[in-house]
Amino acid sequence: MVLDPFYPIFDSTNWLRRLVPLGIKLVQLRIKDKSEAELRAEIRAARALCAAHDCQLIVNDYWQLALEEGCDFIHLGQEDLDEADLGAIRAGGLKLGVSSHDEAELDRALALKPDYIALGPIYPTILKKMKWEQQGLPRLGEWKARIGDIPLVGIGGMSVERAPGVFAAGADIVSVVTDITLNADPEARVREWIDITRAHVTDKIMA
Ligand SMILES: Cc1ncc(COP(=O)(O)OP(=O)(O)O)c(N)n1
Ligand SMILES: Cc1nc(C(=O)O)sc1CCOP(=O)(O)O
Ligand SMILES: [Mg+2]
Repeated sequence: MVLDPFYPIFDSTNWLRRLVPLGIKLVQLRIKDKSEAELRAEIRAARALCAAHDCQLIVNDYWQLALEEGCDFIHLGQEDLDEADLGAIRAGGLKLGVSSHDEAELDRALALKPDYIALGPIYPTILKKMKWEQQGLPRLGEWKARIGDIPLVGIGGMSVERAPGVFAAGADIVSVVTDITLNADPEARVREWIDITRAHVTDKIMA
């Protein structure tokens, strides 16, 4: 399975309704602080919407709800892994993306044979408080050398302008939040992201 190089993250299905139809092919639903009933409704709606638009949905954190709602891909961070039943996740056929921020976390992620590994924050992020300093671009090259064919996601402080350098440094996929959600024109920004990431795919094929 080849994952699209543009991987936006949104905190509601309303965002997905607005932006997925523009041509997003890989998206994460990352919701915090909602009731189980609300989460379930969001995940259910997001699944239907993504199916209608041939977009791969990745559910953050809530692997049990993802399984129950018939989703097929989740993202878990290192703290989520402490609590997760990986046997049940695998038995349920869920594909898995895992966060990493240092070598020990990378080793742990690799042992799980995940479907992608994320490294962040590459640049400073304003989305959430993190204990990690910015990793910088060279770290992406180090990670790519370690993980080989597993897709590498760069996340944290991403922008359209930074994306080419992030790919050149070793990322296969760029994941982004506030460059879109805080933009004055999120639709136009998504179109710019799609253009720049499609150009990257074309360049790769021609190389
Ligand atoms: C693509 C991607 N990379 C990293 C994260 C962060 O996951 P995590 O560390 O579990 O933190 P939360 O996002 O759950 O706050 C991610 N969600 N997606
Ligand atoms: C959710 C998340 N995880 C990160 C990590 O490094 O694991 S950075 C991040 C936030 C990304 O948001 P923005 O594109 O607005 O910086
Ligand atoms: Mg998490």
